[in-house]
Amino acid sequence: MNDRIIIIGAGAWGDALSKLTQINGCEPTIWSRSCGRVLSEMITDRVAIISAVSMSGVPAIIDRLHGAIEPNQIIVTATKGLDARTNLTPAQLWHQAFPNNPIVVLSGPNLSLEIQQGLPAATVVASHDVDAANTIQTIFSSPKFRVYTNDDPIGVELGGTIKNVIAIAAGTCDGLKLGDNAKSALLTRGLAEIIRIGQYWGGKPETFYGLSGLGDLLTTCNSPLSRNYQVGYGLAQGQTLSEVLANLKGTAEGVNTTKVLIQIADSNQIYMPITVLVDRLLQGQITAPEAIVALMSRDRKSE
Ligand SMILES: NC(=O)C1=CN([C@@H]2O[C@H](COP(=O)(O)OP(=O)(O)OC[C@H]3O[C@@H](n4cnc5c(N)ncnc54)[C@H](OP(=O)(O)O)[C@@H]3O)[C@@H](O)[C@H]2O)C=CC1
Ligand SMILES: O=C(CO)COP(=O)(O)O
Repeated sequence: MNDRIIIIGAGAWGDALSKLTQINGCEPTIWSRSCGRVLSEMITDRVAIISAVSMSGVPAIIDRLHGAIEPNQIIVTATKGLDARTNLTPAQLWHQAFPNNPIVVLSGPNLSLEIQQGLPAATVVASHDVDAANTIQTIFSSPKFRVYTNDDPIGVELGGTIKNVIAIAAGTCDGLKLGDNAKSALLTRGLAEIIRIGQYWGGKPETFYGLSGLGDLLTTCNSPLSRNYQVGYGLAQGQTLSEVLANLKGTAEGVNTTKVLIQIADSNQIYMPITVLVDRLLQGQITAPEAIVALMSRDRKSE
């Protein structure tokens, strides 16, 4: 079964996922836009189709696969973003396009560079289809990669997605050298914010305390390897968003995710003070020190 998977996307994450399956003797096919092959012709007989493209590429990939996927093929989404046009998650987009296929969300504290270096890590594969989640767990599990199954795909997906916004805030906090007390306060209140909107979206609260929520929050908010953290750090140095993004290697999904979250929070009156200030910072409406003052001088409340 192991050679019958295809990974879509040869970016940092697609390459790392490919390496993880190779530990198990698998020789996955990787498709990228530059490979010169027709994607829809390459998915025949694949047990699993693993999408590791950034959010902006997901709708285009779905279009390429229309009419080509068989109902028994498992679709795995490893993207951590939100669609700016529909406000849907990647798994929701995949489900909308292929309602009869099992969809599995793969998400966890998984910095691709550490995985490329062969360091150990753990992740979550979440699906309403238990058999599909078990199949993907088998494909990826190895002594280097511990894979947990989970039955809350929306909770798993949102934890890994929304933490990118908090990671921008965390990079800002470190860039301003605000100390460990401030950082812990930010992460803890950031988690409260993730749970507040995540629950509204249908995620189970306990999922956000797991690997794909708290686990990924800790990794991304504490690692200079994180592109989202780097965005916040650069803004704290006084760079504009354009300047930061021009020097960034790879995708920082938190930038667009912030915009989508603001829309959802606004139209449903969900209180997200950190996200609101990250949005204003990204838009250049406020400086990093001003964002801290705004965060600290809000009305008093209970925890
Ligand atoms: N890097 C990491 O540590 C991790 C990343 N992720 C998530 O994985 C996703 C990809 O991240 P990463 O690989 O790091 O990003 P990169 O910037 O390294 O690569 C971007 C990927 O997206 C693809 N892509 C972008 N636009 C399009 C498009 N219009 N059509 C088709 N494909 C497109 C690229 O395709 P092509 O290969 O054809 O150029 C490439 O595979 C993100 O959502 C990220 O949050 C999740 C866990 C860890
Ligand atoms: O999601 C990630 C680690 O789990 C990668 O984070 P960045 O996209 O910020 O690099």
